[in-house]
Amino acid sequence: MKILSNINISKKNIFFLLFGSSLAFFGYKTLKIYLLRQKYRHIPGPKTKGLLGFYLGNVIEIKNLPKNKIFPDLVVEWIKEHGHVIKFQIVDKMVVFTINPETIRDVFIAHNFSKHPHVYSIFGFPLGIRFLGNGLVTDLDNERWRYRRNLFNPSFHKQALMTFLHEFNNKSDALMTKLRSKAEKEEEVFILDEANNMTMDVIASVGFSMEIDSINYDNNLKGYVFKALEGFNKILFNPFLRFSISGWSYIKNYKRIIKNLRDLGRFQILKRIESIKDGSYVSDDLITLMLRNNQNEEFEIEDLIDDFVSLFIAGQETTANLIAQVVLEVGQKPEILKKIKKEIEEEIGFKTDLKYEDLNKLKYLNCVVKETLRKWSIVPFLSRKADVALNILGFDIPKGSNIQVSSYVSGNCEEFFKNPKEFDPDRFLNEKNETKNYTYFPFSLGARNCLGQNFAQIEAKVCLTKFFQNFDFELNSEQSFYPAQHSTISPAGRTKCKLSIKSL
Ligand code: HEM
Repeated sequence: MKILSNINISKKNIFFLLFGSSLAFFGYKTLKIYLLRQKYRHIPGPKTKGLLGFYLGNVIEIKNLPKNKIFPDLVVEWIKEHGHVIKFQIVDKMVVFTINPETIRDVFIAHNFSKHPHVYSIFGFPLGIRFLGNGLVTDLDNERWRYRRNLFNPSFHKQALMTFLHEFNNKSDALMTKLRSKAEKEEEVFILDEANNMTMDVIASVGFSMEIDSINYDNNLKGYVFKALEGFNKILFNPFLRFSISGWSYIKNYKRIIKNLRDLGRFQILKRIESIKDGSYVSDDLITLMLRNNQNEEFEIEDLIDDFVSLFIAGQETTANLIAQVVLEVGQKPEILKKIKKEIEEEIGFKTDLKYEDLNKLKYLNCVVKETLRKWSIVPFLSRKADVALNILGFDIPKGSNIQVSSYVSGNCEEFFKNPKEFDPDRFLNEKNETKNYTYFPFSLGARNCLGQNFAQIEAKVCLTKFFQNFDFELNSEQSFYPAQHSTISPAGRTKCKLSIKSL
């Protein structure tokens, strides 16, 4: 009996302990949010609604967005309503958002503020698991980052990219062969999916000497990259993910995906180390580059895996989106499509082995790509930590603030681009180009701009040129023409269309 009553007492104690600590935690969170809101009170921005809004901030509006809108569209509306600098609350974090060009220049170029941990730690270590880790995209330490960026830069310079052109041509040709067979069978295709296959094969081959032939065969890797990117968004905007049963199983699966991607990197790197030790032939790709530059072993194997996974993630889906967005836009504008085809016919005809000089001749296609990047932007937000306090348009911004900017939002603001919803490549024609500085930055700005920006544009142009050389196409009119945001911005309808082979 005595033992039993002791058990009862300890159960009661446990209950009070749990209840007390939950209450203390809740009180601590409430105070933290209250102080945060006070700190940013002076900055305009969308109001939060009721008690739930106090705790969750503007996440409620983001969750309730209609299907035809993504979060950056909502920010465009907020900017229109509240001005060029606003704040919004995501649970217990505050974001200061601006489209002010002078501030964007200061933050990214003059001050070169570091990346903000609230955002980049989620990409680096989502739910505490190492994913992109301290790789190029997510490294918060500018000094460590600079050293590695300097090692990678030469591989992405024009001269080095010329050597990749061969593979851009090869993989695009393989895709065209597949699409021709689909056209013959009158099957509809999703350009986004097909482009994803192609960009996956390119980065695997030129980056890591892996021949995986995603164009013709299914593999798990494609799904992993997509799910990994989608997961970032879920974690950023769903504070309750850890607290629901469906959330647990999602997290379990997400951890498995991350493990598989990192295991792949580990396997490829260790295999290469062995080959170098053996004196066997090794290709001159990004893995070899990483290892040759790490002969003093400054970096551990896990650091090298960070860069492997980062390049895979950064280099694949982004470029596929660009290709699918171009096809979606020009598919709705016959007069633009006609101009593209005319230019290709006149400048390079049916030439298949495309060289850098050929692509340079396609001035109009270049404007089409730029306009697509303006309207769709692909990477929705960039975030920096205010390493010093600053003033934006008369508003004092405390040191440490999370300052966010977005090429999508700036590119879709009426003040900077007239009729922003209108797809008009002529905006970027030299004589007409009135783009104001720091209002268009799809590849980011300053020291930490996109390492692969030339790689991506050359790859996309090779693939698009071949596509327009080979096919006429008709968009499926029932698909969604709106953007979707699974971390990056992609066409929600995946650019579904029917192809017909162009006669010579
Ligand atoms: C259309 C395609 C692409 C777009 C729109 C794009 C856009 C961007 C943007 C906006 C950033 C800055 C991210 C941030 O600061 O949060 C970035 C960084 C980066 N991108 Fe890209 N990217 C594209 C393709 C590529 C490709 C093909 C590669 C590699 C093969 C690549 C590799 C990287 C790397 C390594 C970084 C980190 C750079 C650093 O901090 O040193 N990207 N990209």
